[in-house]
Amino acid sequence: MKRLFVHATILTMKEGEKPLADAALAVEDDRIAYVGPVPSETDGYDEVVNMAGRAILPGFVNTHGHAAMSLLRGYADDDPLKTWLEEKIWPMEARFGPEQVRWGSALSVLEMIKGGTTCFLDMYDHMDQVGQVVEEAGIRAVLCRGAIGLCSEEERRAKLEEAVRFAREWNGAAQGRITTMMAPHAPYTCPPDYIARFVDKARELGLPLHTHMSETEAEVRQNVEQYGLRPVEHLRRLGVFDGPALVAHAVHLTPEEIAILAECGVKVSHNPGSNLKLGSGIAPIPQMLEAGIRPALGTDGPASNNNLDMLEEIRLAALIHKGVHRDPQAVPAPVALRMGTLYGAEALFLEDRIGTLEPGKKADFITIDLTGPHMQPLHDVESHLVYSASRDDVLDVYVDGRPLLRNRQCLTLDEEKIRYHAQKAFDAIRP
Ligand SMILES: CSC[C@H]1O[C@@H](n2cnc3c(O)ncnc32)[C@H](O)[C@@H]1O
Ligand SMILES: [Zn+2]
Repeated sequence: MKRLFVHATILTMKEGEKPLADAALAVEDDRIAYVGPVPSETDGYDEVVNMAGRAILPGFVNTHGHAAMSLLRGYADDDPLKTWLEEKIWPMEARFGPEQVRWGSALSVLEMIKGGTTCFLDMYDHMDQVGQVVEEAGIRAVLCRGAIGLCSEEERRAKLEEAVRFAREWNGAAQGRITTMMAPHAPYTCPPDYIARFVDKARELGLPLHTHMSETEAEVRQNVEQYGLRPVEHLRRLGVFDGPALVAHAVHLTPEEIAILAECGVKVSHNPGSNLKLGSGIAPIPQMLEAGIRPALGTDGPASNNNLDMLEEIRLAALIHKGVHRDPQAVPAPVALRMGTLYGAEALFLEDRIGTLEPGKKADFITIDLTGPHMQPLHDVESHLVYSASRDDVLDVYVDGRPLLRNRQCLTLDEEKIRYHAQKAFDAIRP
């Protein structure tokens, strides 16, 4: 299948490259074949689409979340992380079975597609259900069976075995759209020897590690009291940073810890919406950028955000650090956009495949309506996407060259069916 999109404003997201006006994007099967001026000859294409008044850019990459938690959206608000998890979320998650994970994840995947996300990371339980939703939806995903080690040794062993089985079986599934990671939940829920066992398995399987880290001040304090070390040094000594690793949150870091993360090449998923809502704090993103880290963005779960809107995370990332540092240049718009696209691809170790629009890469891209009044006058598309656009402006979503959303209509998932089953799945566990 050969498709040509013409007369678009194209943002390739390649470092230092400015938006291309009146440009064309050619797609052959699942890959990008051409980006540049509109060709004079358009014969030989199965479809030529006029994209005047639209931007084309790489799809957003959501680097941290728990999709099934959409069933708990609004169930527990306005609590700090520890209370939220221990008193509200974990008791409800104990009632979750495969049905809850299936329909909660389907609801989230639908929301993500409609908001322009083409790839997401998910850490949860019953992950076969999430894998099946990804297969059906046509989206790209990095999946990991998260493990909380606050249980018996027998249960810990079972969770680790399950994480290994899942990671082995699903890596490369859905025509390569799914990759996997190994995910001990956090240093405060996994004893050191348990994390070390995840590290060993990750190395054996050749997979990256993913974990929550330094999300709250209380968690850092607890780590020091329990192990005599702050989380960064604790995880470094356990070997987590000796291979590819992605940490979510990284809110409470010292300058020395930032230097360690930079030196070890650790990827960071910045989750501004979730961190604000749980009152966890604001990650030192400008300092990370200064140290050479390229932070990515994540929504975290829909119960702590409470949506999966990557344009909102991009905007938050561009705004909150300006306020905190009283510096309007703290996170400029082009950097915020790359945090939601290219840096996301890097954080998921997928930059060879996605993250920029260039020949040879997978055709994962979105189109955004530039004709709304809030997008006028069109001085600077990057500025408008970050500071003015909303997810309702996302018109089309393509993954592997396949349309998943066209003119805001999802082609792969049945919205009404998902809404019905998600409600039913929640009603079945309602306390
Ligand atoms: C073991 S599956 C994932 C586990 O993580 C929990 N979770 C959701 N949001 C957060 C967060 O912000 N910090 C730490 N843990 C979080 C989720 O409820 C699952 O139990
Ligand atoms: Zn999380």
